[in-house]
Amino acid sequence: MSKESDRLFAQPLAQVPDFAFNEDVVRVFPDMIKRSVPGYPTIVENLGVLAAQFAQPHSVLYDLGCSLGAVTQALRRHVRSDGCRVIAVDNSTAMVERCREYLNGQDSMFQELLPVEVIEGDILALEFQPTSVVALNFTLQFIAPEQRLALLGRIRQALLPGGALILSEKLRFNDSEEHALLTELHVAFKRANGYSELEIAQKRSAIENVMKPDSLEEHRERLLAAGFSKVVPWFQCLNFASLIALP
Ligand SMILES: C[S@@+](CC[C@H](N)C(=O)[O-])C[C@H]1O[C@@H](n2cnc3c(N)ncnc32)[C@H](O)[C@@H]1O
Ligand SMILES: O=C(O)C(=O)C[C@]1(C(=O)O)C=C[C@@H](O)C=C1
Repeated sequence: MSKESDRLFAQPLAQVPDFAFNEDVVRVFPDMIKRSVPGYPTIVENLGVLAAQFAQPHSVLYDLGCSLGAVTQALRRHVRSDGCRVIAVDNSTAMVERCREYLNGQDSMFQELLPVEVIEGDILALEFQPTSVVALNFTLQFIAPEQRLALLGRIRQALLPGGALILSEKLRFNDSEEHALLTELHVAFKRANGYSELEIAQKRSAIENVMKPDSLEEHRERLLAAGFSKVVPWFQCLNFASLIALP
């Protein structure tokens, strides 16, 4: 994985462009996401542990919005069910190219890894195969809000009995004091990870038009409306959380 550190927003920009998963972001992405998302390494590793509990033999596991394939690699470390394979999907050409390189590197170092197919495409246009595990790790927040319910409905329809969707997201909070406190604590987390006030402010304006977080209540209601029977939060660190949704 690239060790390059994230300095993308370190210099003052005359106009901050909307955030995009382009070549510049890809180069620094492992550093960016670890320094920006509290609990990210814990979420990714344990996503593998959870997936191993829900994976059904001879089924497909999806990593939707796979970026550089961190979740796919965790699935490969933990899932032991017979005959499973991973389909990893992302619509950023730069991400998909680098993801394939990393996974090929893993292939050449270890034997008996789950087979992986990396697809460059829009998850909104994906024809889902019957699946036992679907991971949406910080991806739904980048999907247009009006498209989210239909996507979750299609995932629910494809899920096999005994399977699960694992959904990780940045949260907003309906209570304004709670929202302000956790937002300020997230800024403190970024500061503690070496980001300057300028970097934090410019990144905030870069993502505000492209990333629209929901509240925990909105997620729960939407997942139930999509046909899931149970929603179980399993992790929260500041304003970032991960949920298990059962079919
Ligand atoms: C925050 S990153 C996900 C991080 C990754 N899952 C991980 O755990 O390291 C969001 C990813 O979703 C992808 N994405 C956003 N909208 C998408 C869409 N409609 N179809 C496919 N991928 C999408 C972006 O290109 C980006 O790589
Ligand atoms: O809220 C932020 O500041 C973030 O940087 C969050 C977030 C995310 O949750 O995906 C946004 C974009 C980058 O991909 C990395 C992290």
